[in-house]
Amino acid sequence: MSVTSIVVDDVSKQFSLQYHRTLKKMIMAKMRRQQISDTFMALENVSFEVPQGQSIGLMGLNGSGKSTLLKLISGVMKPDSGQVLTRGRVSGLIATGAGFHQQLTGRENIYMNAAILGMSEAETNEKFDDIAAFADVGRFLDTPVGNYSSGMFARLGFSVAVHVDCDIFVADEVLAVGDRPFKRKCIARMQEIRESGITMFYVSHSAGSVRRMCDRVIVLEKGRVGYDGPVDQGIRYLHYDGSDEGEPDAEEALDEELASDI
Ligand SMILES: Nc1ncnc2c1ncn2[C@@H]1O[C@H](COP(=O)(O)OP(=O)(O)OP(=O)(O)O)[C@@H](O)[C@H]1O
Repeated sequence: MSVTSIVVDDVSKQFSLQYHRTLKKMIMAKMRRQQISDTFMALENVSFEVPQGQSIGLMGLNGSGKSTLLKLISGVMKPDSGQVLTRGRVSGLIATGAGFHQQLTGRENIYMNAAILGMSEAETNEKFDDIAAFADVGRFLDTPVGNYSSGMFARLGFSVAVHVDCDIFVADEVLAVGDRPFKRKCIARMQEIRESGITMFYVSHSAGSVRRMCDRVIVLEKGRVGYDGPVDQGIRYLHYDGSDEGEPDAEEALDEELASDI
């Protein structure tokens, strides 16, 4: 029998939207009896279970709640109601460069980021060369990351995340920033992660990489689960507005090509 890796049970998350940025504007609005804030449901009654080793593609339109759900699974945010249970160590990349310190060098940031992800100094020492080789930022390794390009920043973050021994790997749009050779390397590495029996929770807008890498698709729609099931049907489901039915669009074709030439 398979072991359950992630349980998301009737989870809701609400954010408040502040309409006024300063206290003065807020007081003025209150005096005029205008609304000063509003609440917004980013996730609403979301439930599903993931067996250990399954690879999920989390898809949906911008603002549908994907990143919020990922933050709940990785534990950086708590749900307002319901519960999220995870088994084992969670690693991954939530926002590229999150936890990086601008004034520290790439090398120093690798150590700091690895520590945040739960790696000991000895473990980081052991894996350092692999991490640096994967990030491949060359001589920039010993310069402050504040001077890195956004792609280099992403490479460093991804490189640390994929070298942590974990049971659940979460990744948010990792393939969006890197150049083509790096994307190729990321897909190959994520396939290794998948094959090693680690549960993968992967946010993506690209049908090609989800097809290539996932066993199941969950589609969020305005904070609710709109679809949960096989990959091909999930990708077809995403074309529900009818605007791009039929042939895959150019982006998807490119994406398929990228996924197939790994
Ligand atoms: N801290 C916050 N405070 C207020 N609103 C928030 C906060 N974080 C997210 N939101 C809102 O919650 C909604 C869901 O955001 P989320 O980032 O989870 O969407 P997403 O599906 O990952 O979108 P994208 O595809 O654009 O990355 C959005 O409308 C966003 O503006």
